[in-house]
Amino acid sequence: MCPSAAAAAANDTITVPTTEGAVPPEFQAVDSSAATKNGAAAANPQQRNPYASRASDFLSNTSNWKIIESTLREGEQFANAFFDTETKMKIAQALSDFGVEYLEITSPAASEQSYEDCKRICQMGLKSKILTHIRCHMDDARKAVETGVDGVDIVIGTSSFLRKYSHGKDITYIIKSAIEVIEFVKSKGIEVRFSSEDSFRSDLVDLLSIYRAVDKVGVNRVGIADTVGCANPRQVYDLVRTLRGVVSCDIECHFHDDSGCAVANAFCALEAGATHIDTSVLGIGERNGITTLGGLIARMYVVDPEYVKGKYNLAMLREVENLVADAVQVSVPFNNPITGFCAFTHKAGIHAKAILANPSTYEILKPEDFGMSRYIDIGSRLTGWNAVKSRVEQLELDMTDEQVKDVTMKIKELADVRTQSMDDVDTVLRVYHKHVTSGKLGLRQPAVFDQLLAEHKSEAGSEKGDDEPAAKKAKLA
Ligand SMILES: CC(=O)SCCNC(=O)CCNC(=O)[C@H](O)C(C)(C)COP(=O)(O)OP(=O)(O)OC[C@H]1O[C@@H](n2cnc3c(N)ncnc32)[C@H](O)[C@@H]1OP(=O)(O)O
Ligand SMILES: O=C(O)CCC(=O)C(=O)O
Ligand SMILES: [Zn+2]
Repeated sequence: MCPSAAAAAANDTITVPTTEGAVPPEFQAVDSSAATKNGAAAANPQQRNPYASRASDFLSNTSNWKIIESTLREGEQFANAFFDTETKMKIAQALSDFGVEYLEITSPAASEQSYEDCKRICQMGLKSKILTHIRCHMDDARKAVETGVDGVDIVIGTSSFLRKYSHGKDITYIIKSAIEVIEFVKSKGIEVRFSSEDSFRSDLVDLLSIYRAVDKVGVNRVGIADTVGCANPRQVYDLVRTLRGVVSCDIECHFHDDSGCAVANAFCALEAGATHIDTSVLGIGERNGITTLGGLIARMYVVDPEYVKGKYNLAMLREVENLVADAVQVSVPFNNPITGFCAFTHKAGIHAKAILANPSTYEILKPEDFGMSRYIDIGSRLTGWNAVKSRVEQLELDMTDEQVKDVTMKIKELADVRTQSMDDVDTVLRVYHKHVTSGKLGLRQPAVFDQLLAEHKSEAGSEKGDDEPAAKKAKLA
């Protein structure tokens, strides 16, 4: 967290207890079969979570999916990434403890150390299954199976771009070599996935012929990859739904974020029947990366909070992100879903009032489910008397609503010049309260209050000396 962000979270905000439900009862997911049986859903449509899949979405897997966590493969392709063995092991351990079902590791064909690291991670005894990612080539496959992985992810480009400029092979060759490599990996008794790189710029007939052929020889999963981040959610839905009708195996999807759709595309893929989604922590990967682990978790929590809470150790998300952020020397973005420093900070008066009454008004995620806290910022010109009243009550100052409204006007006036810290606001509240109670100050006397505040600051400053801000001392008084 950057220093100003940390200061904002620590000093300028009210921490509000996170006990009330972020999802009100009428939006809680219900067992749809039970609802249909007793007619409750029809009688009262608000009885179910509107973000859950509908009974008519018979393809949807939004409550039945797995993560293939590729920080240690796609993430190693991020411009800043260099993971030594120890760092890889720490990341692998943390992701496994978080609960991801699979970890995808860089190809052992990449380098001698990549080969050794892949072996080492396989020996860690992690809960997550270990996969490695290889070209559609027997040499790579032989190395992969030697490492002790639980499965091998095979990829080859199928678009005309990649067929022409990457490997130069035609569809017939691709199918033949895919079958050879798949059969070899299967003969070793481990999982095998076949994926078409650049799927969304590939010819649909080519794609379906390849997928049908590999499904026939018993591949565990086929993969669709939006390698250049060009696909939109509707295209994803259409392609996955079509593929669902063609293959009987699982469907994995991999989305790059070049045009900002990676999380939305992952969601639509699951709605259309995909079973596995590739993620990386903070989305790190080639160029600007792929579906973020945290973003996918946030999206899917909205759909089915109990399912997501049951599978993953959500309170660990921040630790996992900080670990990876440190390893690749980036900051967690301020607007990161769930863990961004302002993800649960409420500022505008209209929001603050409603949040204080019921957090669900402006929150779809419950911060406490992720080990996070909710904050209300009252030191800005956008604050309102209801938020200020909540702080007055926290400080146990006895004021009428009229007085709170009066002092709120003062806070706004000060915040028109600069944002007020929590200490600043507390000083204003305490000075106001002291003088209004003693009768020295009446309502709507800004000039008198300015003078009383200035006197207070100079007294506090001279008592304490110049090394501590007056507001801080006032708070301690
Ligand atoms: C979209 C993705 O992210 S796919 C995953 C990308 N991951 C990686 O590239 C892993 C790291 N890569 C590496 O370490 C190297 O590129 C290696 C070891 C894989 C290959 O290195 P080199 O043999 O030096 O080849 P180079 O990287 O220059 O070119 C790629 C070669 O693989 C071939 N190739 C590319 N994709 C595939 C594929 N999916 N299946 C089979 N062959 C492929 C190319 O035709 C080229 O072959 P060539 O040697 O006949 O020219
Ligand atoms: O193997 C896959 O499915 C994806 C490979 C990849 O990283 C990509 O195509 O962007
Ligand atoms: Zn990728």
